[in-house]
Amino acid sequence: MDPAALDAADPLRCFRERFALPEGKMYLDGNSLGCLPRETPQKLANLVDREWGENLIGSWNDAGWVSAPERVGAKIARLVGAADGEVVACDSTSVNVFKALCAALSVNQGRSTILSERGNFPTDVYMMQGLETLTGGRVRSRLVDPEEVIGAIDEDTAAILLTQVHYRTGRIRDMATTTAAAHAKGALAIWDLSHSAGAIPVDLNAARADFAVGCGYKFLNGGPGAPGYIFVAERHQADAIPALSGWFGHARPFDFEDRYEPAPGITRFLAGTPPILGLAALEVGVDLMLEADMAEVRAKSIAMGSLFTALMEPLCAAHGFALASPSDPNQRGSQVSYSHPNAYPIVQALIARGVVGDFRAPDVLRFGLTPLYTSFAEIASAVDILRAVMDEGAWDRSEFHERSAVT
Ligand SMILES: Cc1ncc(COP(=O)(O)O)c(C=O)c1O
Ligand SMILES: Nc1c(O)cccc1C(=O)C[C@H](N)C(=O)O
Repeated sequence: MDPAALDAADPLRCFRERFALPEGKMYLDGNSLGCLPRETPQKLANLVDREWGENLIGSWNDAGWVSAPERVGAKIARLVGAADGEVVACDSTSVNVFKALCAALSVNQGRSTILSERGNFPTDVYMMQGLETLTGGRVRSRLVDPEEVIGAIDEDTAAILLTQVHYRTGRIRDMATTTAAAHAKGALAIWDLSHSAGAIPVDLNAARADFAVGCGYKFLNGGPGAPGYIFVAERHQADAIPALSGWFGHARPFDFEDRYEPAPGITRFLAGTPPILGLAALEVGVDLMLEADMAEVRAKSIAMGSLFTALMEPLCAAHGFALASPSDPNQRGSQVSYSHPNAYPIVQALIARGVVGDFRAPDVLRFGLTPLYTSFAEIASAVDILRAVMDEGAWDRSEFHERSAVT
């Protein structure tokens, strides 16, 4: 596996120049915040100067602002195996998790438990717990160990809430078989696609998924705090009651009626005024992702992960790193994680030398592999730098042990 040869043969290599990548940085954190597409600043400048600055409120109609959540949602739908009219881009993923949980409970009446796994991304679990508190315990939030989820689905389970690619380990859950197991027990399946959309091929409708949510700022490169999205399978839309019954989800928002009536389709899952600047940036990232062939994205992601783990093997033996991701690349999303007792200062030492990965408590070093802009050569250099940091003991400096607010 020669990195230079792999880069030369990479069918996606032309995408790298479409991103503004800072000199001297090896950015392996696109699974937390994706890079800036070169086209985004120009798009936003035009929106601000012309659509907002000159045309002002007229742009809600003239520039298509009012339909942006559906338009961007329809593009995201193509990345996740959904149909037109099944996805809207809106709100944060956290808020969309809450909306999906409530919608699932409204469809699956008479059942009261939401089931998830211990160690799932915290916001998903916190939203379940918040709903339990809000309903005075009528809705029950239940967590079991990851391998026990399927066996724990019972006749009171309204829905399972799972993340397709686990944020810490990168483990992929089989969406089709897990969803089928939920359906067999009369439960619905809600999927968090934050680490899978744009990273691996996703096919919500082939898996018969019921609801899904995801982030816009990771592999979709929508920018910090980009809107997320929510998918509601067409078959549930008429029965799913929006818990956040805001005016943008009304059947006729500009009739200003006293009585709430949800819109007939996916737009009932909108709540308030769409964040137009954020949606515009997200649309650039999604359009760019749509230009890529997802089979090529997946093949490169697997090849990058295989190179990374092969190069890391001697470091595991010499310096005590342990692979925290599945060793089978087919079971991993687009990231590789290692555990190490000194993970935090090691990550800081790497960042100081230009290798940007991240630390996930309590002891994980996480490296995101983003096929559109990461090269094989960067991966080889990143591992070389990690080797040097370890051989020199360069991580053990007091400033690298100081925790910052955001890791
Ligand atoms: C799986 C998963 N769900 C949800 C979120 C967070 O969503 P939000 O954008 O609401 O902070 C993240 C990352 O922050 C995540 O990794
Ligand atoms: N959303 C983030 C933020 O606002 C600050 C720092 C990191 C994030 C993240 O997205 C974390 C990410 N979901 C993770 O998988 O760890």
